[in-house]
Amino acid sequence: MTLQNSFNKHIAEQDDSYIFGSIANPVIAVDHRGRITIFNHGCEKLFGLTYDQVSGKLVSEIIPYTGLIKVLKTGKAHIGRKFVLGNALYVANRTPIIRNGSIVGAIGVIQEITELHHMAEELKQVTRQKKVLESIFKNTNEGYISINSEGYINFVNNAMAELLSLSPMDILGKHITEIVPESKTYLIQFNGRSEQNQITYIGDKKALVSRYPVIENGKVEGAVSKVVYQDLDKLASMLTKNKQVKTNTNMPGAHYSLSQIIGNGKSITKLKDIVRRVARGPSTVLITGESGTGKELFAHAVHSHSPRSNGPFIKVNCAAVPENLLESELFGYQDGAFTGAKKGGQIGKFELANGGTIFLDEIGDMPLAMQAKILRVLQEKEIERLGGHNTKKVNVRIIAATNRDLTEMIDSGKFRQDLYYRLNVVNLNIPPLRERKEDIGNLVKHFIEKFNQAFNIQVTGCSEEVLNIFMGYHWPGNVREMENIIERAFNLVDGQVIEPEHLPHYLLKQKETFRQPLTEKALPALLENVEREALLEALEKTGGNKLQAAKLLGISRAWLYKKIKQYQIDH
Ligand SMILES: Nc1ncnc2c1ncn2[C@@H]1O[C@H](COP(=O)(O)OP(=O)(O)OP(=O)(O)O)[C@@H](O)[C@H]1O
Repeated sequence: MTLQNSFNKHIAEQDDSYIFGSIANPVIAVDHRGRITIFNHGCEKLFGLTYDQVSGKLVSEIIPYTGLIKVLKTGKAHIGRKFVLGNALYVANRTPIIRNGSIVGAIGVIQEITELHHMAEELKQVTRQKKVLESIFKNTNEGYISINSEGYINFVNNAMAELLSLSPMDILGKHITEIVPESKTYLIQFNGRSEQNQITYIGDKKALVSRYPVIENGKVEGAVSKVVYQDLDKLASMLTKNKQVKTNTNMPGAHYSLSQIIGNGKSITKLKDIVRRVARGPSTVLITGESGTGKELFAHAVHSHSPRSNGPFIKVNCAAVPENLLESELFGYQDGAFTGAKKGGQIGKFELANGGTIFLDEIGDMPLAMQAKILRVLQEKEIERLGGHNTKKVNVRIIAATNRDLTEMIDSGKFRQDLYYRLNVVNLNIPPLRERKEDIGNLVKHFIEKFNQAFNIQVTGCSEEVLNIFMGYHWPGNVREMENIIERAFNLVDGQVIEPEHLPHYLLKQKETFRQPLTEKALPALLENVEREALLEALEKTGGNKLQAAKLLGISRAWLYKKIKQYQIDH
């Protein structure tokens, strides 16, 4: 039998060789003597030789270094061996062909991996760049957060997580509206437009935020939000302090946010939570509470935390505007509406507040006739200027406030019941200061800081005795009264500490007798005051020795510690 015949027989015996012929990968096989038996189309292309030129020839003569001879000799496979041919990189797997326990040949399968290699190199580079960017994002003070096209958060850096008072793990994978309910980042996906330096609330802080769409192949695939400045209020107060430029926060009218409402006692904390939730919606809010409790401050906060925060906040004091002017003040008038009317007419407060919030302070003092007109605005959402014939749609949120008992006024026919229900969709009732004495310490600190700036002096605090007096007082004028008392003290103080002699006489008098007008809640306050006095006296007498002080008071040391903490006694 000739060599060719023997080879053909071999091929015929191996049906598989036809299969190899149709594989795109180069495949080469040799028999036990190292003669080429399979040389498929892939191999023909790779080595530039035809099957007819190589078949039956010794592989070592045709293509040296294939490694197949070594496989034949050792019977060991070579897996994943790389080699270069021309400008391309390949990987080969060479394995022995074993039949009945003896090596009858060897086969090599080749795969070009040039492209794959480049991709791996690129990937390495991208990974390196990713690490650099990650470390930049991690260490910057600017907060970054990004979402995918469905609004799910796929990246957040530490600065942003800190701003949100959450850990990055608690944020990643959540929907943006779950973490930042009023987020506008989500909207970018619909309009694809970037927004620069927008005033946005993050928690209680007024921040400056820019947002950008992530565009891939011309499609918006997500959005990135960047916090340019975290606390505009702080920035504004720093600038004012340094008497530098006047800041323009682009928010006409609204000056206060929740962070400026002092108080972390239970009642104020709860109210702040409600404000955060209510601010998001369009509902009318009625704020009730005694005079000076901070109703106006809360009205500002509702507006500032609402999606309308970039719109106007317009205040109308219904008690201060004469009855005959109130209508034109609220709704404006047309040219020539009445004698003395301004040429060209006048725009009213409702129109001014369009797109924002109108704050109707002292609503309880609004005349009945006007109440009917306000009710119409609430129902129809449109106004008509005095002397005009056309109505105009307005988009205004109404916040009303009063220190009067509106239900009593309804009973006596002075307030419209239907208006009351329309206004009282959400009620924020601000408790009087005497019912939240836990906030007194922080309020005192706040006003001392405020007047230090205004007076340009350095008062460090008030004496223990003054704080005592404050704790025992019933504060009929609430926070406003405290603010006035501290301002008065700043006019008298010559050292660094506010002492009882800097307080008005009526406060000292109540201290001498521990008397206060017997309001419903006076007794607990009275008892607290006596308790606090006794603790201070015992600690003073014993030179701060807690064990002796407890003995003197006839209480346990643990109880004494509890009370010291409760009254925040500095000993
Ligand atoms: N929680 C608070 N933190 C800081 N300042 C406060 C707080 N509450 C009230 N104030 C301050 O006390 C003063 C009175 O507050 P505000 O005018 O908001 O009270 P009000 O309830 O609207 O009073 P009125 O019913 O008399 O209009 C303001 O100067 C305000 O800044």
